[in-house]
Amino acid sequence: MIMHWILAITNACNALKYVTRFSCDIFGFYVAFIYLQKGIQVLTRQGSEAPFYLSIVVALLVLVIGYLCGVIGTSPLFQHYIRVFIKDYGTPLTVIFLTGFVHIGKMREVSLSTLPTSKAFFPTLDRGWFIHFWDIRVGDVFIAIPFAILLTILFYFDHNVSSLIAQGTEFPLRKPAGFHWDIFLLGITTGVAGLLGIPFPNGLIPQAPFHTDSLCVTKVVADPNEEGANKGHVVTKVDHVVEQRVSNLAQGLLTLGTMSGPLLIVLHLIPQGVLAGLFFVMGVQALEGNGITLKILFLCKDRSLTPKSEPLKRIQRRLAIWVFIAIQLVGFGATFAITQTIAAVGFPIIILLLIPFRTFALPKWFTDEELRLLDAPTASPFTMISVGGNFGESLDDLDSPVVGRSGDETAVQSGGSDGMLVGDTAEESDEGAAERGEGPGAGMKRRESWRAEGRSGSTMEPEPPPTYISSPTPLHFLDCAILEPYLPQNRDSNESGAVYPHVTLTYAQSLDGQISLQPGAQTVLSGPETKAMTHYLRSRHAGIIVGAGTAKADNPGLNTRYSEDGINVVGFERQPRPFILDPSGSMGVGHTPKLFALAESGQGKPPCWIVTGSRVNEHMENRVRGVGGKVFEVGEYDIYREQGMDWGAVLRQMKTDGVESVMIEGGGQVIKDLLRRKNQMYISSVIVTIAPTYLGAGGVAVAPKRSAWTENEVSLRGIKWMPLGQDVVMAAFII
Ligand SMILES: NC(=O)C1=CN([C@@H]2O[C@H](COP(=O)(O)OP(=O)(O)OC[C@H]3O[C@@H](n4cnc5c(N)ncnc54)[C@H](O)[C@@H]3O)[C@@H](O)[C@H]2O)C=CC1
Ligand SMILES: Nc1nc(O)c(N)c(N[C@@H]2O[C@H](COP(=O)(O)O)[C@@H](O)[C@H]2O)n1
Repeated sequence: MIMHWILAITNACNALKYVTRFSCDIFGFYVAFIYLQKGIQVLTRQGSEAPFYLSIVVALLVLVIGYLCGVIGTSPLFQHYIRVFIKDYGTPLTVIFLTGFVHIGKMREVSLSTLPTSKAFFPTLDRGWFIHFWDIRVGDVFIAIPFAILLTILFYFDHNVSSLIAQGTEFPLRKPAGFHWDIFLLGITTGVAGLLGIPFPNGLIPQAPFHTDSLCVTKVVADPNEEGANKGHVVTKVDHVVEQRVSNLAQGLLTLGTMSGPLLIVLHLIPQGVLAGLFFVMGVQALEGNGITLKILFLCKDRSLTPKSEPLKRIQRRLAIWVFIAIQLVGFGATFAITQTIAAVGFPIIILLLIPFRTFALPKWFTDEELRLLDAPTASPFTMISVGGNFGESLDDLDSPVVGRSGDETAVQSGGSDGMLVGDTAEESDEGAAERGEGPGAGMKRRESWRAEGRSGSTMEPEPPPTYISSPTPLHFLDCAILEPYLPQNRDSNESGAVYPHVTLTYAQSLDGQISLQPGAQTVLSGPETKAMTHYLRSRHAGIIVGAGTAKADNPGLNTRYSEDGINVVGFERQPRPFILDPSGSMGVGHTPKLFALAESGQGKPPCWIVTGSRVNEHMENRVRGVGGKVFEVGEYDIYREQGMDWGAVLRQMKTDGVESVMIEGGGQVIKDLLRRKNQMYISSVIVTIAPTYLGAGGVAVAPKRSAWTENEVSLRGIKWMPLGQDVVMAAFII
């Protein structure tokens, strides 16, 4: 207990910033094998006669049915709510069913050993409730100290890493982490357990990835690879996690309940074969999602059938993947081997040593790019804030934007992006051309401009204060008058008495109709000229809307860097107000640091966060209001029914707030929703940049749902085409 408290008081959990997927995957792999080993051990204890064989059959049945329940949960079979029910409750129901199943027919004659239990609220041994620590000799207390140190290391690692994995980047969490408080609390429970002489309640409960997984609310979306055989397919995506303390409390109360007489009788009915099967299910499921397994599977796959979006495909040296896996397997082997010996308690030391090995030794052979693709931070920057951020990312990267490269006074970019979205002049550099898929280095360079979801990447020297609007974007190459009919006459007032603001839908797409390489990857499509046009458009609107997906993926600035004289950026009054459309309230305070920084430094208007009924997250609300922004709760949004946003309500609310013109930039889901027949009436004009490049299947496509087979989904009129740099811009109205 005391050692845990020392760890909490000294902020020792900050060392978690060095823990990456590398060591977490090894630990997860190890835990999966421990489950499998435990299952086998339970079975081997069933003798060699009928009970043994029946136990094997029952264990395999639990494994197959439990596994299938998981498969059904993520398949397109049945209605969504039935699938979710099967996924969440299939395994416990299987345990109940098979506990009864072994009493059918001839199986009744086989005497199976069941879960051993003791008397209600009574220690396993016939002793008092308390350990008589006052009778222990002083010498023995000192002998216990090295073991206590080992146990503390074990708990520190086991608990924190389980916690990191349970808050992994795959879970869209909104509530902040509390590693230091957790370790303090763990000290208390360890102390109490020590006094009672019972096992320490550490590690996987309740910090279990299974727990977070079961709290995930999923939604069904179109398969991003919607082509060929995949056309019409849907995939299940996690929308949000029901973050609360009720299930943890219920879990604790149930554990207490299992000590009561009636529940002990129920537990005692469960055959050990069923439990073995349960261990197998947990082991197989943990193995299946483990990074080591996924990498091995990648290497085994037919290369021509691996999707282009697979990040490992971008690694030039295939040997690097083999070596990385081999190192992980050696780490796993060593950890597993030590647990089979008398020195088992020392196994965390091996995993602990893997962390400095990853930080200092691996970069000597692997390149930065290889390590970025093979390894990643376990938890999102948002979660890692409470331990001082991920290694290699300063807190400034999380809270405020990355500023320009030293020696480059023009480039001021969004967190870590290599894109040339800002500050580029019309004279396109070779590098710029390559970014867009033209000239030498094309393709490679474009890929480098991707930003992996949740990472801020760069570690530049902080330069106070960030000057986002120091690099004006001149527009001398565009005759703005051409665009005039498609723009609001006056961005801040509307004399026509219209009920809704003027809405300009504008985005950049590739020749194959996609706006980015994949969801969550910012992709540079516009050239410098069309990008400058976008900044001009921004200056002509009072607001800009982007969806939560774009806000999270791009960390956008959403201000204008347009300059009329090529020297000064237009004034604050011509900056648009950013609106983030986040109907399910999925955004957290760690997202969009650039928007907040711009608002704080007066270089952009304070953002407005639009959520639907009671989806407000208190921390995010405070963050938004803290920079002078607003929170709008508008309409309802049912993630299960794909009815989309109530655009009428959103636009009316904006109008009430004095926003007379708004430009909607994306991303994919927002554009598709707005282009649906029922929403087209809200669009005043469409201005689309088409870049001379193909992104290839699998990106974010702009294809609204078809409502009738006989006609075009969207018909345009007043169409104008304008070549601009290497791109072409189309402006039109919707009929
Ligand atoms: N080339 C371009 O001009 C642009 C490209 N992008 C790219 O688009 C990608 C992001 O697109 P998506 O992943 O589709 O995210 P998105 O930006 O469309 O946001 C989707 C999320 O926003 C919420 N949402 C808000 N309004 C919604 C509505 N009316 N209907 C459905 N969901 C709504 C939902 O919670 C959903 O999860 C990024 O990679 C970004 O870089 C984004 C804007 C412009
Ligand atoms: N016009 C245009 N062309 C592209 O190629 C783009 N990727 C985008 N993206 C949009 O611009 C936002 C970034 O804005 P900041 O430069 O950070 O202000 C991004 O979030 C998309 O909305 N647009």
